[in-house]
Amino acid sequence: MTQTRSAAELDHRRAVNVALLGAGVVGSQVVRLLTEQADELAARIGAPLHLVGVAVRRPQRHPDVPADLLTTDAAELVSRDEVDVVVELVGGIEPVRGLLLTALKNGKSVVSANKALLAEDGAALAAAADESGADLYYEASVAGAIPLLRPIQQSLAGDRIVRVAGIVNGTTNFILSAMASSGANYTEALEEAGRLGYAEADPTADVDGYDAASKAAILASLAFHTRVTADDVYREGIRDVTAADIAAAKALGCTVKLLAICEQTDGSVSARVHPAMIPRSHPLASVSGAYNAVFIEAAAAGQLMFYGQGAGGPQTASAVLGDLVAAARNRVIGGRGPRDTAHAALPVLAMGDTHTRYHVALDVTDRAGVLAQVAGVFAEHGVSIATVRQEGRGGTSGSDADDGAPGPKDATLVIVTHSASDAALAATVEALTGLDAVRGVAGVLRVEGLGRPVTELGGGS
Ligand SMILES: NC(=O)C1=CN([C@@H]2O[C@H](COP(=O)(O)OP(=O)(O)OC[C@H]3O[C@@H](n4cnc5c(N)ncnc54)[C@H](O)[C@@H]3O)[C@@H](O)[C@H]2O)C=CC1
Ligand SMILES: N[C@@H](CC=O)C(=O)O
Ligand code: NA
Repeated sequence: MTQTRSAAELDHRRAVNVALLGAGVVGSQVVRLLTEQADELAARIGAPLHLVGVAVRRPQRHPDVPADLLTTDAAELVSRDEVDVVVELVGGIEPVRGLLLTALKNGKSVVSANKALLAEDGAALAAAADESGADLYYEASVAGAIPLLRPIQQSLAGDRIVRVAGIVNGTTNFILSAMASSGANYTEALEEAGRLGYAEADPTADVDGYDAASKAAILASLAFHTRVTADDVYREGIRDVTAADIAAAKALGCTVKLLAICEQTDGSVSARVHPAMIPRSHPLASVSGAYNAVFIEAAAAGQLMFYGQGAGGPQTASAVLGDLVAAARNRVIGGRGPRDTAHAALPVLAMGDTHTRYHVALDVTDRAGVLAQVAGVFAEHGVSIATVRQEGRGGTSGSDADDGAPGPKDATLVIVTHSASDAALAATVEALTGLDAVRGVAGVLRVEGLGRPVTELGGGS
């Protein structure tokens, strides 16, 4: 007969003692779930979880945490002998790096959501974990609630992943979705993302792409069994995405998303984060608000898609709790989970050598021969044009006519290229700015099909 064990029936001598660092947006939800689900978690683990301390900066701000658990001395907490697992939800590099290295070296398992630290110094943390035989889990660090790192590390361990690409930052996706759907203002949308608990403590990490770059580094490292740090990732944020870019994308049947794209080709890897136009028919185009979605392409499995809430307190706490249960189970059973495998040591390709398609909008003087001149510059740099559209703006460039009559009209040339290297496109744009007839570059955005042919561009709104 099957019996359900209550926490009281479990062997309390084997309780797994947990130290929590940080009780903000995510940490406070971990405390809540640990309390509300104590019996179920104990039944799943085979022993109860005991929260033995919560390190915070200002104890008075945490009325929901039992006062006797609160401490401002995180170093003392992680060094207590009784602590089995340290759950880190503080964020940032220091003092967290030192605290977690000490914990791991002392054989304590670590669960963290700290992508900044893992992308900067994941190798040192993994080495410390290997040395002492402790677990290091960080599912919550990438794409919040979405189970993504465990499928890469475990379910796909027998396959060869060639591409991981998608939307991995909830804050910027929330802002871009609001700008596209309701014409919301960038600053207001960012403030709202902060209020909802999506943004980082310093939201420049979100809008300038640092957060997504850290996540890309973690994804590339795990997917390609190599070490990629945040510094290896090409990064552009969304600060320069204008309402005009969003309207231009719409006119082409596209939407603008901040993408993280990690690829393995010919013995090297590339990792980049930048805004890009994607066709509205692509599944990623309908991922809105704080949702994230990631495509994985593997040699045998083909394409897989992971979708869910990428930011938010309860959502992220779900992933943290999943890791905590895994680490606690390992303590109860003895042994540890799979270690990071970075055996491949692959070089990282420079951004200039990566290839994609581009949307280039040029403000030009609308006179005979301009289109041929512009096309010539693209050809000289080996960048092939897929489509050109001219949008007359009805204005005049006026002042240079001898008789005071209005000069030739201004127009915008909208060019979409075939796949070209980033270096060739950059050189093309620079050369274009040197043409007399080019009054300015109104916008350059990459166009991504993410494994699907981009056939429908120019299909209108
Ligand atoms: N908010 C979200 O949606 C997500 C957050 N994360 C990550 O989770 C971590 C925590 O994020 P949030 O909860 O949003 O941040 P938060 O800013 O709300 O909370 C951080 C907490 O750490 C405390 N703290 C700061 N320095 C400390 C120190 N030296 N000792 C002890 N406590 C200290 C702060 O007082 C605060 O309570 C970060 O690494 C973040 O990147 C990951 C996925 C999603
Ligand atoms: N600030 C991050 C939080 C989750 O990682 C985001 O917006 O995605
Ligand atoms: Na995740």
